[in-house]
Amino acid sequence: MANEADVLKALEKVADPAGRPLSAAGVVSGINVVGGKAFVSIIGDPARADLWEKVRLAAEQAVAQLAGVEKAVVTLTAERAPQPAAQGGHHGHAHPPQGAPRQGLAAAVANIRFIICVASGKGGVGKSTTSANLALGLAAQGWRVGLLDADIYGPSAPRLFGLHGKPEVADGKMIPHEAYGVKVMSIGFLVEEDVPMVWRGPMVSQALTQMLGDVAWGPLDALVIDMPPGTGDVQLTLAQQVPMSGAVVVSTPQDIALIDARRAVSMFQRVEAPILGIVENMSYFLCPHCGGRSEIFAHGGARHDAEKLGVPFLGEVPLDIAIRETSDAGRPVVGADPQGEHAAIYLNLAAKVKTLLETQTKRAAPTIVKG
Ligand SMILES: Nc1ncnc2c1ncn2[C@@H]1O[C@H](COP(=O)(O)OP(=O)(O)OP(=O)(O)O)[C@@H](O)[C@H]1O
Repeated sequence: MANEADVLKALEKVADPAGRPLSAAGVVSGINVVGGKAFVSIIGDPARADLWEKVRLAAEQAVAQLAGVEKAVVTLTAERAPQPAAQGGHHGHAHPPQGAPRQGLAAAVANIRFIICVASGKGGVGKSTTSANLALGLAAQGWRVGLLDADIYGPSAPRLFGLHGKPEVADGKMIPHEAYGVKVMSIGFLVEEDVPMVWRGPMVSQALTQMLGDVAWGPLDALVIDMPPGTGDVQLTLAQQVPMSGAVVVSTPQDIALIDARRAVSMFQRVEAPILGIVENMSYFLCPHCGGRSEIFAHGGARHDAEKLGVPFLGEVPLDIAIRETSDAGRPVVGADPQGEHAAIYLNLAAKVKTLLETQTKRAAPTIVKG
C-alpha cells in the first residue's frame, strides 16, 4: 500500500513548467492517502493554467500507477497555504495549536483506516444523534473509533457526550476527550459557549483541517465526522477537502427534508465521494403508553429516495423519547442502554456501515478524475 512518501517519490518523475521535478519545486502543498485513494494538491500559476493542467494530468497518471492506489486525485490551487503568522487571532476564540496543519493532516489521516462523513441537507434532522450513536455502534464491533464534531455552527458533541473543557495539549497536539471508548473532538471544546460563532468559509475549512491534523487521534479504524448541516459552499469544500471513505446522509421522512437530502447526495456525487447510504431518522413514532405506531411524517420516503438514487438505504430510526432524553443528558442511547431496542437499531446501522466500508474499498474501480 502506497504512503505519502511514495506519492512524493512518484512526483519526482513529473516536471513543472520550468522543468523541475514537482517533488523538489516546492509546489506540492498537500498529500493524503486514505483507503486506496491518493489526494494531492499542487500550487499552480493561474496565468499559465494550460501548462499547469498538463502537469496536473501527468501527476495524476504518475500517482495512479503506484501499487495500492485505486484512484488518484490531483487538484491545482492558486493560493499558497496561509502562513502560521497570518492564522488565528480572529474573534478572540481559543484556537487549536498552530503548526504545519497540512503535514499534520497527512500524518493524522494516514493512521485512520476509514473516514465517514455524516451529513444532512438541513439542520435539526438528527445528524449529530446519528453520528454519536453510529460511532458508539462501530466501537461496539471492536473498532477503534473517533468522532469529530465539525458542525462549526452548532457543535453538539459537548451536549451529546456530557464533555466539556479545553483538551490538553501534548507535543503540539490536542488530546481528544474520550467517552464510551470513543475519542471525541469538537470545536465546542475550544470556544466558550456564549461566544457567537461567525465563521467565514475559509475559516471553517481551516478549523476542520486543524481538528483533523492537530489532534492526537492515534491509529483509528474509523473517524466519524459530524458535518455542518446543509449543502452550501462550505459543505462542498469540506466534502472535497476531507479524504473520506464514505458519506452517510441523514433525513427525516418529510418531503421538504428529502429534497434537501437529495441535494446532499448529489453534493457528494459531485466530489465523487462514495455514498454509504441514507438513514431515515424520526421515521415513525412508537407510543410509550400504548405501544401504537404512528407514521407522523409519512414514513418510508427516504427508503424510496435511496432506491431512486441508487444508493443503499441504511435503516429507520424511530422518533422516541428515550433517544432524545439520553442524547440531551450526555449519554447517547447506545452507551446508556447497549442491550436495549434503540441501541439495537444503531448497532445494526453500524454493522451495515462497517460491511459497506470493508467491501466497497475492495470494490472501488481504478478511475482517474479531473481535479
Ligand atoms: N430519533 C430521535 N428520536 C427523538 N429525538 C431525536 C431523534 N433524533 C434526534 N432527536 C432529537 O432532536 C434534536 C435534534 O437532533 P440533533 O442535534 O441530532 O440534530 P442535528 O441534525 O445534528 O441538528 P443541527 O442541525 O442543529 O446540528 C435533539 O434534541 C435530539 O435529541
